[in-house]
Amino acid sequence: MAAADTKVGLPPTLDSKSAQPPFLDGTTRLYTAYTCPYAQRVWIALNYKGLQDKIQLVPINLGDKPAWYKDVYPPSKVPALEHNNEVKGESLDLLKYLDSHFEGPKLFPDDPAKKEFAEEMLAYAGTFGGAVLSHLKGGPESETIAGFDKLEVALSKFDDGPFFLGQFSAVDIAFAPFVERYQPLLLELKNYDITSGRPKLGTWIEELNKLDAYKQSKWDINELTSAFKKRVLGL
Ligand SMILES: N[C@@H](CCC(=O)N[C@@H](CS)C(=O)NCC(=O)O)C(=O)O
Repeated sequence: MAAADTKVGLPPTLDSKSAQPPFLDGTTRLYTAYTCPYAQRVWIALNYKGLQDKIQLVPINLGDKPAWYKDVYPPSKVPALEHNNEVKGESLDLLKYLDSHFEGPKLFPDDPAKKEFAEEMLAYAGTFGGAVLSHLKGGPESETIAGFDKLEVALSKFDDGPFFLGQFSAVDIAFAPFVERYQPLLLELKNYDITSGRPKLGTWIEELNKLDAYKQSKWDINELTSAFKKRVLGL
């Protein structure tokens, strides 16, 4: 059975043999891949904002991409959002786009101090991912330690909730798909427990896992880590 069919109610993944869905016909579509952490960010956001009926998921098989996809979105990456006769990409930009163009609970705060911290953390998300990846690829453990220590400190900044800005926001969405994958990978490959000595991080993970918006976006973790080991680490 194809991976995409394992979650009831989700649209099947399209591959090189699949016909292109209608394009620029006024429907809003999120071109995605169920296993991609960047695409997962946007999926969490649309779930959180309650846009499941307003934005159609179009999952793409990245290993056997339909030829028409590069005409939809020339960088040929996921996620990409078709909306208002345009197709836009880049997960973090799409979080902002969704928040400003669609209804539903806000992903970005109005409070200036939180706004500023959100930008700082979003700018750090790529560096964080790169640091842990470098360790997983054989680099020093200090990179992973520094990265997760920074998250632990960041989680202490606002005390009106267990999330980075207190309440759930785009910052949690930016980090969650990566922490989800790195936690079991670091444990298995480096015998490194990211929550040991980091109580705030442990609580953050627990609280995330109580949110339907996040739970709906989670894929089989063994499938994710096997794919990561094969594709990224060559294991
Ligand atoms: N910076 C992009 C990264 C997106 C990205 O790299 N997506 C991967 C999948 S996880 C992709 O589509 N790669 C192209 C491919 O596999 O052909 C974002 O944040 O959206």
